[in-house]
Amino acid sequence: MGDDTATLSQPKSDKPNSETTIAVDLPERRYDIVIGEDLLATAGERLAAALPRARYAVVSDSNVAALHLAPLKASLERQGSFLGSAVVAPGEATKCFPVLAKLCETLLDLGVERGDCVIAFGGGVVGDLGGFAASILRRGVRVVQMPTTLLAQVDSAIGGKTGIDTKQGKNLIGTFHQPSLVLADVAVLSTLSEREFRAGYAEVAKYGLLGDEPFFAWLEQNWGDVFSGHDGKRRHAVETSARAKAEVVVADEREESGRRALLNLGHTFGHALEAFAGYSDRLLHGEAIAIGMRLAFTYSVEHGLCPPEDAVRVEKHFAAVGLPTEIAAIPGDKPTTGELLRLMAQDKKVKGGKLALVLARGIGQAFVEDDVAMDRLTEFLKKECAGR
Ligand SMILES: NC(=O)c1ccc[n+]([C@@H]2O[C@H](COP(=O)([O-])OP(=O)(O)OC[C@H]3O[C@@H](n4cnc5c(N)ncnc54)[C@H](O)[C@@H]3O)[C@@H](O)[C@H]2O)c1
Ligand SMILES: O=C(O)C(=O)C[C@@H](O)[C@H](O)[C@H](O)COP(=O)(O)O
Ligand SMILES: [Zn+2]
Repeated sequence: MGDDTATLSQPKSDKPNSETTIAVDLPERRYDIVIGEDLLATAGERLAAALPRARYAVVSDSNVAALHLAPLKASLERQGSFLGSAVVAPGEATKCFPVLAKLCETLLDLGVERGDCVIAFGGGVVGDLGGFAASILRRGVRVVQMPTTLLAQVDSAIGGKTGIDTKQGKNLIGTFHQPSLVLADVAVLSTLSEREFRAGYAEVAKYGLLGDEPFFAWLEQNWGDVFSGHDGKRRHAVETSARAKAEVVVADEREESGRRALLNLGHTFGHALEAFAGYSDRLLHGEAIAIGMRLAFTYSVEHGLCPPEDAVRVEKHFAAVGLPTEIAAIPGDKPTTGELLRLMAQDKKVKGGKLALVLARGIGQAFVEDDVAMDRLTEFLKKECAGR
């Protein structure tokens, strides 16, 4: 990450109809991320070329299906490769065992065979759930990710993490199942609500915060155009983020070396907050991790690891775009320190009972602290839960 720095102030792709392909160069599991426009209408032809002989079952949610399924379906039908669609309810609560079970049975009823393929067509919820179903159906069928939210295009569709939530915590049941292809049609982002766009933007900012200060500085200057879609800057933000994610995934596919864990910046706090809020639209994933990233920077400052002015920049930028930064911003009841610590203890980075946190030595300089002192964390959370 950071290799793109020389070109950050100059968006690479201002031509709206150009296409960008980013290779996720995993040995034995290489695939492409194609970013462009009009990809829904041409998906059938592209898939016929990339995965010959496969037939496709589309998993989507009811919002996305109503808005965007028709051109995708028509394109697959032209190739004679459309098996049918399975449409789930929108929202985080869909990432659960009962919906997973029902989805797997629907996919079997649609006749998905070992050589066929699931298309996860939606945001991160559909991507995680559909990817998980594909990974266990007949012991594993292929999945193509067609992300329709900003968050999914820059993050969840790439890298193969799939899963569902339980009351114990977020994404605690799941698999690694890399997609065979990612088709990110940026045109569909125009129907996304502002709140959902903003939540996805938190993951965009994350790439700057964890390893690419010039990208964060570019976002500070250009976020308005990223939101409005003006001047190719949204596209630049999507491409820079997707490249950053691909690079990390290639370096550490299964989060073993510590490199991929950096993508978890803000997530140990954020996932606990999402679980506390009951996986509901009280707190979206991107909103939770915005609070989590601010907490990670403040914690880093309080422990003498990070210059205070960097934490101020994070907080100011999130406030400027309208992302929450405080636990107090969660509507309704607030978590206690004890509740948060109990939920954080379920984090998948915990080893030997010890919590690990992604902290920062500054903007663009995240690292994994894998022996967090519980007394210091407790004191910190007490202050944060009380509203600082
Ligand atoms: N696997 C990973 O690596 C990874 C990475 C980041 C986040 N995630 C997961 O992703 C999930 C969040 O994903 P999300 O933010 O995309 O939420 P989401 O999938 O719930 O989508 C957000 C909302 O936008 C709607 N929507 C989607 N596309 C639309 C479009 N083009 N136009 C209009 N409405 C549209 C959906 O119906 C939904 O209501 C969380 O469960 C999170 O844990 C996974
Ligand atoms: O791809 C990853 O690795 C990430 O950590 C990306 C995160 O944005 C994403 O929310 C992921 O699902 C969190 O992973 P988890 O292993 O903590 O569930
Ligand atoms: Zn995330």
